[in-house]
Amino acid sequence: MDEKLLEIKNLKTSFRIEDDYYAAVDDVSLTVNENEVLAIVGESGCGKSALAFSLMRLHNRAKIEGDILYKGEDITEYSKGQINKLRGDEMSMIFQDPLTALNPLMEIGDQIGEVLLLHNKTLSKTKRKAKAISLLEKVGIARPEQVYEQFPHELSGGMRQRVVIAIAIANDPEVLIADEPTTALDATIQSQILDLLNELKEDMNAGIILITHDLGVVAEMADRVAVMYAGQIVEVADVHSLFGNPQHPYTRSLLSSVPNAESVGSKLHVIQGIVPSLQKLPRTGCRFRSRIPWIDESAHEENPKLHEISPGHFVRCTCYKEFFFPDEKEEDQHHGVS
Ligand SMILES: Nc1ncnc2c1ncn2[C@@H]1O[C@H](COP(=O)(O)OP(=O)(O)OP(=O)(O)O)[C@@H](O)[C@H]1O
Repeated sequence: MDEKLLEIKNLKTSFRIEDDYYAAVDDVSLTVNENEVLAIVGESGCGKSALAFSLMRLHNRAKIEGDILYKGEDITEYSKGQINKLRGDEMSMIFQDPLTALNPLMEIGDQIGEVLLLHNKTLSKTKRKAKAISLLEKVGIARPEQVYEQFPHELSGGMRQRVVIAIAIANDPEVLIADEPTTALDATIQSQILDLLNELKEDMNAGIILITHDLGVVAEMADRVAVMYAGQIVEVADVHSLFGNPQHPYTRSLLSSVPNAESVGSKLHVIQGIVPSLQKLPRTGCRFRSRIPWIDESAHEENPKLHEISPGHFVRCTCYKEFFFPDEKEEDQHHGVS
């Protein structure tokens, strides 16, 4: 069986706003195994990046509670030195915006070389250069020798993202976190970068956490999916169960708001509203309750938990059992379904 690489237990990440702390990630428990892509999906503001940054310990002023076990060791207890060694070596991250992820004043070759040194301090300049060039080749950059000596602003957006990926995989990380890796790119480049990630996925033994709001990307790449709403995981399942048998009202809403071949000509079900801001998040009860006011209050749990409805398929709160889309009922009536 593939080894458990990351175990996230009851993770809570809170930001101080005025005089109080507000949780952007609340009671998140997840595992990431070797050789798998775990996608984390949800609308903007639901806490996906806050979760990724917590895993990489990149928040300076947030309060982090809970455990993050990497191969059984709790990295929340790590010193700055230990965490710096872990980052870029065993755990690395591909950021949303390649321009901000790269140092504008440093040549590409030096930026890759710097990361290689994290892993092996004695690697000679010649060896670093050879490895950097082979990494640039691996991520599909034509004329790697030339790019090696260029600055980020001299490259196109797609090439910059390839460089960011080369840096992220430089030391063969065990855990790779990709935070919306294609959001800042235009559509054709997006699909090239996804193809590249898919190739790398086959190549590496890593556990990949793919953060995205794009369900097409999830369908193409993920093995398992965690759906996040207002800082919490509301549903986790393997990709086939999630797309084939979605249960939580939020997951159903996400999936049915995307047109597909079957929905052509029929109405899409869309749940109105947005993820509330941190200060307005309900601290108790079902967080999705206010978005589905037509569902009877008694359907919700007072203290919603994740329920395992089939092996490996978890859903938060009992409201999924009673859920229906209002226009679904109207359609049924039109079609004489009782
Ligand atoms: N440093 C911070 N201080 C205070 N609030 C923050 C901070 N970082 C994020 N938040 C808030 O935490 C919540 C979750 O934000 P986060 O960026 O993690 O969402 P997201 O799902 O990644 O969204 P997007 O897809 O737009 O990046 C939001 O309400 C956001 O405003």
